[in-house]
Amino acid sequence: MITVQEAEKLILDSIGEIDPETVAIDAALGRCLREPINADRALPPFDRATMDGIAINSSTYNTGQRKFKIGGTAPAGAPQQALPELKACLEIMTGAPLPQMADCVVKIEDLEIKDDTAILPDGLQLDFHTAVHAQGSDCKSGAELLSPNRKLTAKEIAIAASVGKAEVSVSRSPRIAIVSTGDELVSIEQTPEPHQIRRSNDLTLSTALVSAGFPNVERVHIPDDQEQIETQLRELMQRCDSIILAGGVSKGKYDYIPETLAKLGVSIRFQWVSQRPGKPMWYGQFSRDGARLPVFALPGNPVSCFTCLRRYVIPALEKWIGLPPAKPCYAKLNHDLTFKPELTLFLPAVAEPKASGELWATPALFNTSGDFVSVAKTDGFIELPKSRKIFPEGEAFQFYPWPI
Ligand SMILES: Nc1nc2c(c(=O)[nH]1)N[C@H]1C(S)=C(S)[C@@H](COP(=O)(O)OP(=O)(O)OC[C@H]3O[C@@H](n4cnc5c(N)ncnc54)[C@H](O)[C@@H]3O)O[C@H]1N2
Ligand code: MOO
Ligand SMILES: [Mg+2]
Repeated sequence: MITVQEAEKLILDSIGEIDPETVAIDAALGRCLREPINADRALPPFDRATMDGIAINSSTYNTGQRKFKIGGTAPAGAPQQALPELKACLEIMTGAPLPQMADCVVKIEDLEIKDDTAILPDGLQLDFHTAVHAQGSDCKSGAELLSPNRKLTAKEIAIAASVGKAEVSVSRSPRIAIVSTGDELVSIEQTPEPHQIRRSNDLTLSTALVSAGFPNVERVHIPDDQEQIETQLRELMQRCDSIILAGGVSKGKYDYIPETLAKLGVSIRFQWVSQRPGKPMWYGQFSRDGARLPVFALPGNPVSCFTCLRRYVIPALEKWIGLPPAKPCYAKLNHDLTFKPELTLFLPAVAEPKASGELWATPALFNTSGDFVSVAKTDGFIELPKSRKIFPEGEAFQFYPWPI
């Protein structure tokens, strides 16, 4: 049996980077950028007025002139104009290019307009570039604004749009199959017999993946029949980039998954991790067209497979699409805990941010790793290392928020 850290390393070390593809910028939300985005010109591209008012030359004001004849209007969207003379002004709108000979903008609230003259009071603080967003002050032409391997959210999309990238290179979204197995499991619509249960893991896993940024997911359910498992997995291996199984991986007579995966040529990287829940977890890879494609077989108990998805699968998929590791999050334990088994404990907990800036975790009381009712009340899990048995109140441990 391997440790949580060994399992994590084996998975992450085995994962390469998926191919890029080009998509329209308005379809790129949540994707991982695979090319640098450079400024095609300076930003802002011209000296830009930041206030509605008048454009003047500050030295004219500072040498005592208070009345400025209005020589015209400079709206946003019009080419740059010029002051008719140093003593004059132009009315100017926010976003317009600063006229030649002007070097600052006086906002409309600070002046009075009478007929065709702007009258300024004494005591204004007017200098070179007052109320002007100077050309190139945000970045120079050609500067790298976004480097590859970052997630495209609204703010990155604003940058790509502003430099004219109608299309961007991003990581291909892997096609993922979620496979549940088990004769006891019936569909949501069915009324279960007393010995049956409605299946939920496959839907939990697929929705968690969608919310984590992996929308290309399909669900398949297979009964505990080795032939059917083999046929369906073979077919999925031909057209999916990754397979995530839930159930059928432990030591039961009908836990056919590890044996069938081996038969299909999926090479095992490990099985059995010293953790609770999720001890029977299995991980391997298969090859197709030169690519090594990951297969995760997660234990069927609902809390186990959800925890393993969060702890191992989502970080692995994020690495695969080129994202850097997520920054760790920590929470302080709200009460003393003792856990004797030689296992890392993933403990579902309610997380409460305090005004001090600390996050405190209150572990949930729950029955077994089949108890997903209690898990639904929590925000994530804390990871208590296997090297320890006593965990005192107030000590900080790594906290993994659930996918939302
Ligand atoms: N002799 C041993 N028995 C078990 C061990 C062990 O080490 N030795 N490990 C236990 C642990 S820990 C876990 S976790 C489970 C894992 O079992 P499997 O991966 O084989 O999963 P199943 O047997 O198929 O199912 C377990 C449990 O989960 C329910 N389940 C499965 N799929 C779904 C689904 N899609 N939706 C809702 N619920 C699901 C299933 O009905 C079972 O109750 O093995 C222990 N046994
Ligand atoms: O460890 Mo299992 O994953 O408890 O139910
Ligand atoms: Mg089983």
